[in-house]
Amino acid sequence: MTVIKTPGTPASKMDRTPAGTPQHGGHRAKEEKIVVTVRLRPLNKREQSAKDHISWQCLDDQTIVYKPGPLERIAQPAMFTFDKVFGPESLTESVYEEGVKNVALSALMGINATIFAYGQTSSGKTYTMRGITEKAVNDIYMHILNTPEREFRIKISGLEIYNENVRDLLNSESGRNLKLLDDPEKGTMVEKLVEESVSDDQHLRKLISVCEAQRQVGETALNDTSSRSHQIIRLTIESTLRESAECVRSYVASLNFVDLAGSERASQTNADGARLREGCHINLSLMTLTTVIRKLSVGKRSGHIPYRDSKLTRILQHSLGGNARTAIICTLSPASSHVEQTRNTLLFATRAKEVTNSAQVNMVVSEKQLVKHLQKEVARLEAELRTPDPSNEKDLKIRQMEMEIEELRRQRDLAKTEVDDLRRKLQEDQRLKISELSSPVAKKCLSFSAVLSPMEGKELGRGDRNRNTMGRQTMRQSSTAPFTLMHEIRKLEHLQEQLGDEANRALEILQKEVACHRLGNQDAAETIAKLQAEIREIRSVKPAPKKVEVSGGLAVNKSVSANLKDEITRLHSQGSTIADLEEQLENVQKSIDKLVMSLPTNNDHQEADTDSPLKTKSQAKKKKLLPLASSNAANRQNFLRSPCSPLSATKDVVDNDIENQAPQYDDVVSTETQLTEKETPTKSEDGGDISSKEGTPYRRSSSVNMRKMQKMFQNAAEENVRSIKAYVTELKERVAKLQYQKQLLVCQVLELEANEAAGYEMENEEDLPPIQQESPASWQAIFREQRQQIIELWDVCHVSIIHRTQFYLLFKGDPADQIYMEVELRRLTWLQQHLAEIGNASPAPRVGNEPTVSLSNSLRELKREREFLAKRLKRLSEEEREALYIKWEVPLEGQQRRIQFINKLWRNPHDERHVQESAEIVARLVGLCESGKISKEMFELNFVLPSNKNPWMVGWNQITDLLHL
Ligand SMILES: Nc1ncnc2c1ncn2[C@@H]1O[C@H](COP(=O)(O)OP(=O)(O)OP(=O)(O)O)[C@@H](O)[C@H]1O
Repeated sequence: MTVIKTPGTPASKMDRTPAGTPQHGGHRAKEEKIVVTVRLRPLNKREQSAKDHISWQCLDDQTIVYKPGPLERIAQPAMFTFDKVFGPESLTESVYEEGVKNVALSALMGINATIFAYGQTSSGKTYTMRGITEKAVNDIYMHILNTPEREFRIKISGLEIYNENVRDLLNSESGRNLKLLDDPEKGTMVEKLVEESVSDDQHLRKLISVCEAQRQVGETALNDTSSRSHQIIRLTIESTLRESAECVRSYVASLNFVDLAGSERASQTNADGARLREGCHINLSLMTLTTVIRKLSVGKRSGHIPYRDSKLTRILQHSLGGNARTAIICTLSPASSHVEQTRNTLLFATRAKEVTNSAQVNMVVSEKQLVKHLQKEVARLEAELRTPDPSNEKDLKIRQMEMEIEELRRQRDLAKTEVDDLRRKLQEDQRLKISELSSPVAKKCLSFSAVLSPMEGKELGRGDRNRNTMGRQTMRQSSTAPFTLMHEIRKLEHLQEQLGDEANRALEILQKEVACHRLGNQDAAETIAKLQAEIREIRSVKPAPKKVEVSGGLAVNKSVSANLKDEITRLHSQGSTIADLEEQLENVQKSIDKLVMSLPTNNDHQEADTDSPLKTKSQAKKKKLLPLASSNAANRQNFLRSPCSPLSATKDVVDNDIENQAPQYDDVVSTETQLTEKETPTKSEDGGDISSKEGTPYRRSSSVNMRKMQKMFQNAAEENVRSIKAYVTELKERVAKLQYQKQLLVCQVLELEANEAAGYEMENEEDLPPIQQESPASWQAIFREQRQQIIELWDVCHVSIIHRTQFYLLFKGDPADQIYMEVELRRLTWLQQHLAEIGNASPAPRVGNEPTVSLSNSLRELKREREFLAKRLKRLSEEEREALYIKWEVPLEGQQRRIQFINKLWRNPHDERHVQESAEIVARLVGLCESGKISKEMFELNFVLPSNKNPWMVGWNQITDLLHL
């Protein structure tokens, strides 16, 4: 059965996907008003001979206006506006191009389209539609020609509705009244309607002319060849992309050319008989069309739309407010005798303007095509199954690639073996050379690739990893030019020199203080004597003379690396100098402590002096004038925090200090000085016993208010001694820092040596960037890696958790932290290696006061530290402690809660949160948070452990020993 479908239901299975125009790239329905154009023909011969005059005029291309006669009064609308208005001179080509072409060609893109001609009889409908159809056919074939990528299939069917009967114009045998069928999916179809496939444009033209020839035409009073039926010529255009053999979806759309029968009045056409009957039917169907349009014009939801009231509206249902783009050409006669009809046509056109259609792109999957495609695919698969083709291109490619992969794997393994061999050989050579050049102990410290004794699997595994990292660091650092290292060493030496000067200045002040206090008791005198001896000793410590001048730019030469050994030797002696200095300072500090203890305290005199305004005043002044006084925090900061500042800055402060004492205590000091020069420390001027009833050794002549002066003097002296003590501590810290930096440099020098001995090229190394020029991003990455290694090493080496805490909280990735990170990592790596080597063997005998490095010692120290921290937990409130116990899952009942809790801290080096929280708790317990600003430079000396001086420093002292530094 061949049927013609409504525009929305072509001969295929509909794809119900909502669609848009292809130009918009989508498939959504597009709402669009019917395009309405008006064509006014010229007066025809009949009208001219009847002396009709022209009653309508086109004002512009959108407006037509009624031209009344001279005495005529207008009661009806006289002006109409449309999408396009074509005057009597316009050509059909213009009507097509400007009025309907866009709509007609939508069918090529899968959008249904309908073009109507509506108007009274003889107004030019057939005349216009013929021209339009012809132009459209031309354009369609032009488009096909210009779109070779698509394959087009065009079919044509033609029918007429004559006296409400549907006739097939392409098949006169099909009967005079074809039935309309309603399909719920496909809409209205015409039974038995022939749908001819079109081979080309000529064929199409021919078939169109067949349709026209078959159409009912009759002579009326107005038109010799009046069309007495509604004619619908339908083209079904389907197109598929040629390239895609897999594509089974096509555009499909109908293009209807509708030439309606003329609306007429029987009186006008003088119809009777057959013509009258025709006219009645024509008018009936046109009336239904008008009703449908009117109803649609006020909105689709305005109630029932009587499509089914006529065959014309049934068949064209989709073109009227449905899935189609529609253009209506209303043809008009300009004759005054047809004004009424023309006006009706214009009113119809006006309503039609308001009708909205919802066109969408129709994509179809042709069942036939689909089946064909599937059959082809099945056949291909079956063939493949039956005979797996060895020459199959894909299989061949896969096999080829597999072979290539295999070959690449083989080459990679070969290269890896070669690299391993080379590396092994290199390491062996390096080890041999180092053993020749360095002492055996130094080798032990720096040869990170040495194999550890299999002490503990855990430690060994980490050791390997750390050694690898250290190996990489060594390579990186070995790129530092020897010159840079030597430059650094010189800078350090310079600082040491400054430090020595400052220490001497401090001691001078101290000496003056001591001189002022000679009148103290025997103990004090002894202490002072001892102190003076120590001062003399310290003064004898001088920094080593410079061997190489740095300032002025050292000429870099290739032999510079050869001097590194000399450098190390020199640094060894420097190290002992610094160590001496440190020891001397330590002794001085002890002596000062003793001195301070021996001095009578302020409290001893406080009661007697509470009413003394002089004391308060003098104290106030003293505070103001003594930059070294501990209470003068600002000045002290300036003084102490400038270890690397130019000497002059410190000198000023020291000078001020000396000057400050003079004006305030001018009289007193001069008196005292005179006295002290004359008298022994144990006797008063008047020969009075020092154990007088006042109980003070400072009793003086009653001619002066000696007591008050003594007190003032004593207060000032005590304050100064304390300041000096603090300063000496500061000096110690600086010495430690220098030591710290020096250790790193020594390591670098030794590594350089080792690398040089291993045959690395050093000639161009001065071009390489200095060690501390990592980019911020790469430094951050290195920092994170190093910190994690350090945390893991702390755990492995059982390092003090207070040290871990302080280090962790102080060094957070600042570029200036590099030196500390490097040193810590080296120290820990050495420690780990050392612990692995000695295992649980009995530790070597203690050297001096230094703790011996051993696993058991480390564990013991750590245990003591945890006990100390457990005691410190008392600092927290009961509630705080309980909250911590709950959080750290320590049973609330039980005797050992505190130690249990402390034992949980710093246990998991791999859990970042655990580490952070452990650090925060320990910091709180030892008061790191309270101090607020801990200087990184003072890092190693700022915390005090319960018993041991610096147990965490274990490792450096040993390294120093081993290096004979
Ligand atoms: N724009 C025009 N320019 C010149 N001649 C025209 C024009 N329009 C129509 N005519 C002529 O007017 C006559 C009637 O035209 P046509 O047959 O096309 O009218 P119709 O509206 O189709 O009439 P009917 O409804 O009776 O079939 C024809 O001879 C046609 O050539």
